[in-house]
Amino acid sequence: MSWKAIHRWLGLTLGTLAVVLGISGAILAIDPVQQAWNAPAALGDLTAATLVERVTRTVPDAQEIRHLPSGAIVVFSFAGEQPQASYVDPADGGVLGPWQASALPRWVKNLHRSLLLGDAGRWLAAGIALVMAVLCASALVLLLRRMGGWQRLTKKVRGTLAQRTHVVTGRVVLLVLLLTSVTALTMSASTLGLVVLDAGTEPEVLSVVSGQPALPGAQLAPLQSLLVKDLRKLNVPGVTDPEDSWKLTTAKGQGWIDRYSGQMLAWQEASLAQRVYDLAVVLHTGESAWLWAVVLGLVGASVLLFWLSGFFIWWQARNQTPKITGNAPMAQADVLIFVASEGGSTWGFAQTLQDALRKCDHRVHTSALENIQTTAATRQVLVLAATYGEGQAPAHASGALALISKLKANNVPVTVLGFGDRQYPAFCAFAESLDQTLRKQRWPALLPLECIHQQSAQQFARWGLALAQALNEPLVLEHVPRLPPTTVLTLIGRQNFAPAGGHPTAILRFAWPARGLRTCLGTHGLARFSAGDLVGIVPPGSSVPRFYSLASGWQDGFLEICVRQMPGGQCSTHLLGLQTHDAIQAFIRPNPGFALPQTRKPVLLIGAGTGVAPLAGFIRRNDLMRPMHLYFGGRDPAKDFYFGPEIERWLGEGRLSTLQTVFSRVPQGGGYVQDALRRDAERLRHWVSQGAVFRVCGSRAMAQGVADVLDSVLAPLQLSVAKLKAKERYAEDVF
Ligand SMILES: Cc1cc2nc3c(=O)[nH]c(=O)nc-3n(C[C@H](O)[C@H](O)[C@H](O)COP(=O)(O)O)c2cc1C
Repeated sequence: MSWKAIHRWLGLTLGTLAVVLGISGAILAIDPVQQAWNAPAALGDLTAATLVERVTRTVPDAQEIRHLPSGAIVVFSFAGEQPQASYVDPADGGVLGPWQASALPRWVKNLHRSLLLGDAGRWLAAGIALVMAVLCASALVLLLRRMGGWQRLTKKVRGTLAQRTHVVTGRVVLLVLLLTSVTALTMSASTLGLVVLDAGTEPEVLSVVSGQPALPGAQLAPLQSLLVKDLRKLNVPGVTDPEDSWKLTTAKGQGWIDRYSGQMLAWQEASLAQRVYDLAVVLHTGESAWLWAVVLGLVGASVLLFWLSGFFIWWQARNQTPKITGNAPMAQADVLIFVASEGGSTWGFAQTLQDALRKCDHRVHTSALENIQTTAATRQVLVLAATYGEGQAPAHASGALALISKLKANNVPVTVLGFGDRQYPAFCAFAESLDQTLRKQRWPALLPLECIHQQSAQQFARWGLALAQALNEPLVLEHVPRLPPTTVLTLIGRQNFAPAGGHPTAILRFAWPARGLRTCLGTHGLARFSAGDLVGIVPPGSSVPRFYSLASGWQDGFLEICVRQMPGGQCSTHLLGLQTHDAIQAFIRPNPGFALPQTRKPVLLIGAGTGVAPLAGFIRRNDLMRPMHLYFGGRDPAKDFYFGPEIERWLGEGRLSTLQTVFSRVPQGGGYVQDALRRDAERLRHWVSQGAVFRVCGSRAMAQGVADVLDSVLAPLQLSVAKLKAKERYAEDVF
């Protein structure tokens, strides 16, 4: 069973009980804080002898004096037959009030220690502490895998909100949670009688009756040299038994003092088990250190957050990961297929490959790339990997490269098939990195690296032929793409543009369907989306989706795109032919790399033509009036200033701070956006030195031109576009 499976299933099942222990632990952590609040000022150099003297003055029949971990002093005595306990001020021995634990913490303590189930519950609670320790250990392994090792542990986390919450919280609290589990187990070992804490039987110690009167506590030498801050408990000898002695307890052990001579009669060192137990109690409860109790309280409460985010991650994965049918157990499979996919389409190719291999009598197991390994039965490994962002791995496989670089090579061939899009500069860069790492590790390959452009079924079939030849088997790969669940969108408005010498273009606005629970959970059709995300649309007669950048977010209540007629373009022709109330099928593909970070720093938006669409979406939702500056390039203000009137309005409202427009086909139009940037070099450097982030959207040529100009503008600051990209301050959406 993989670490992931262990983590998931333990978390989903017994994790629910861990939530009960976490929350009850968080409530119990209030107690040490409250006690510290009520505790007296620091005890300083106050000796036990002075304390006894003060206490016996105000409570003459005191039986026991306890120094609580919070610092408070409690005296136990009898009022007639009635036992009583009171807080005492160590400064003067004055009685401050009665001491008693309130009913609620006692009930919560019972819940925390035994789930209100008595002895059986104590075993159960210990079992859950063990489960928590396993969850923490597996979480650490998964966290390191996901982030790509210790060095990358603090790097930005990518993924859905639930994934980010789970990972970021884990990064912060994991070690403390592990510590609380281990300390809980230590304490349980003693409670359940698995470890004996006592140093042995107590010695038979009697005071030697010499005829002299008993010494008052203040005159006992061992108490004169003992500071109260080191004292835990002091038992006063009874008045009716002349042989009774004083008994003192400290962290180091316990001692008996003769009541007549004041000599220490016996000393018993605390056992190692006792010391370990004491340390575990302090670390687990936070008593004696209220700040640590606050940390423990927050960590306890975080268990609920873990469980909820973990549940969502499982729920989303269950709904989004295509179910691979006919999967043989990994240990029995002779062919292993590992997949790295963000949008899910590569899983479809993996299923086609798996089905074809099974027809050739192979036993095949398909799994996510982060589970990569070989078994004794493995004869071939095939890795199908998509590339995202600026040539990066899909989020779930972000730690795969680091993992593979540590995997010990054997003679099983590992073949990589990349999936990407030549529109991106780093075409199939992740697959290339995978292939290079594998070869560096000396893994053999059945076939050289091949890269599939735009999910081409034909190219995949051709690779299948090469695979068939290499395996010497009649393998045929006929792939019919499987799309994510789609939603029907109805056109509710359109603005048409006819650019000079250009192609017809339109801004299309679709109604966003009412959101049911499943949509809210992000498991079905159109989940929440933001400007800059992509909408996938499959035109009639095609099985391959086309993607358009969104000019609106779900909060706008509609879905808007800007579509330009592509020569011979099936999808653009279909979309531009739509009339109001016509419907299309669509799905959302998140584009987290392009999303705007939450920042008050300047945001520089640079777009040309229809590339202004996602930038317009950012400005529309700039409710916090962050400083946004737009550079827009078109051909003719009368014909292709897309979103023009809205942009002017947003400028007036303060959603947009400054606007620079340039039009290349009109006299004094200002040229291209690159020209505007060059002219504004000084201002740009000022914004960049303030920490500005860039978002660039438009054609590949325009994005390259912008990057070249910015490189020369930023050179005096020792900065470049590449450096800004590395710091996640610069992102492009190009087409
Ligand atoms: C936001 C986004 C970024 C992408 N970045 C790259 C890239 O840098 N290089 C590349 O070759 N392909 C890139 N692609 C294309 C995908 O890798 C390609 O569509 C792949 O088939 C998707 O597979 P999947 O659906 O399994 O994730 C990108 C696609 C999207 C939507």
